[in-house]
Amino acid sequence: MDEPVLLTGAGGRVGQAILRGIGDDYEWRLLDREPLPAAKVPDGVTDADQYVADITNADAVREAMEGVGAVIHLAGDPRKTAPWDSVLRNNIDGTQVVMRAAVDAGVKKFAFASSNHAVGGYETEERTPDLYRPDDGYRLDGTELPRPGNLYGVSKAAGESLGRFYHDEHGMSVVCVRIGNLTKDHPPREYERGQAMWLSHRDCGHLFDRCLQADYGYEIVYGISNNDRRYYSIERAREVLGYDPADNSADYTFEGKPKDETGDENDNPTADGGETRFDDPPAEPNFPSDPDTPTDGA
Ligand SMILES: NC(=O)C1=CN([C@@H]2O[C@H](COP(=O)(O)OP(=O)(O)OC[C@H]3O[C@@H](n4cnc5c(N)ncnc54)[C@H](O)[C@@H]3O)[C@@H](O)[C@H]2O)C=CC1
Ligand SMILES: O=C1O[C@H](COP(=O)(O)O)[C@@H](O)[C@H](O)[C@H]1O
Repeated sequence: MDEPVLLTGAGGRVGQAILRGIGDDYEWRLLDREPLPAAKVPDGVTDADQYVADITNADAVREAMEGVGAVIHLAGDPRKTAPWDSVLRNNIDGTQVVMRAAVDAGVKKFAFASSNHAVGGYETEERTPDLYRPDDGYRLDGTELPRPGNLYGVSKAAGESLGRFYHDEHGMSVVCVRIGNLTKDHPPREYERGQAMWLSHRDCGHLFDRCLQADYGYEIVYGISNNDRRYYSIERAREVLGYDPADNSADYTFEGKPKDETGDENDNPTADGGETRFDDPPAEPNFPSDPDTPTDGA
């Protein structure tokens, strides 16, 4: 990818995981409605490459999009408890503005941050908690219909539909990544569901790198590490994107400590392989926290 890559929501948890992983590999345009402190900005990204704007501001988004070859679109309200007015504005309207501007600017590849919550309704009482355990064979693979369990999930399903539309009508390559649970350094602690959908920082950077490098038309893939516990297939991500995750929540105890080869535990702080160059963002920088979301190490 020789042209610049626009990263929306660059200051958040996923944005920072991506920039820590592949921040040196691309020419970035960073957009966020909050100004980014220098510690969150990779070397070589100038002030002119940073846009402080709301994604619902079409003029500002168009300006940031000029000359861009690919987009990673993360900006939005990430709360599973987010109210309708917020997801309507930030997640649905905002995503339409960014996709429309991308099409108009001739962007070739567009990666959209969808969510596990677009399909949360498959986690029925009958299937859980077996679903979260390594010996359960149930898999969602991205071909199933969306089945949101909350309005936030509805907004992510809407974003996937917008991507389908802009691919079919305008030919832009679109990949929707149903991200699981991004947590830094270790899987979510004492949380079976979270350990089944863990996405390490290292695998997050690699996955979005593949979204920028691979050739595809319209795809829905799951964004999780190579966890023994899982109910999302990563086969499509492997096949189409060349995703080859390095981490597995089974390499950690239930409490989140790394197991070494002899079965002993240690507290290796670089267990996810990511060298921390930027400040860690707070768990929810712009929206109040979900009440029941584990926030350690996000
Ligand atoms: N963190 C996770 O485990 C998961 C995240 N996702 C999705 O990934 C994306 C990023 O999530 P996080 O980094 O965790 O969230 P975050 O809240 O840490 O970061 C979101 C960033 O987007 C910016 N932003 C929000 N609304 C905006 C708007 N209207 N205009 C411009 N900037 C705006 C915020 O200032 C913030 O820097 C979200 O779309 C979320 O739904 C999906 C599944 C799991
Ligand atoms: O979409 C998202 O999902 C993750 C994981 O969901 P959870 O139900 O296990 O909390 C969540 O942490 C993140 O904030 C959200 O954007």
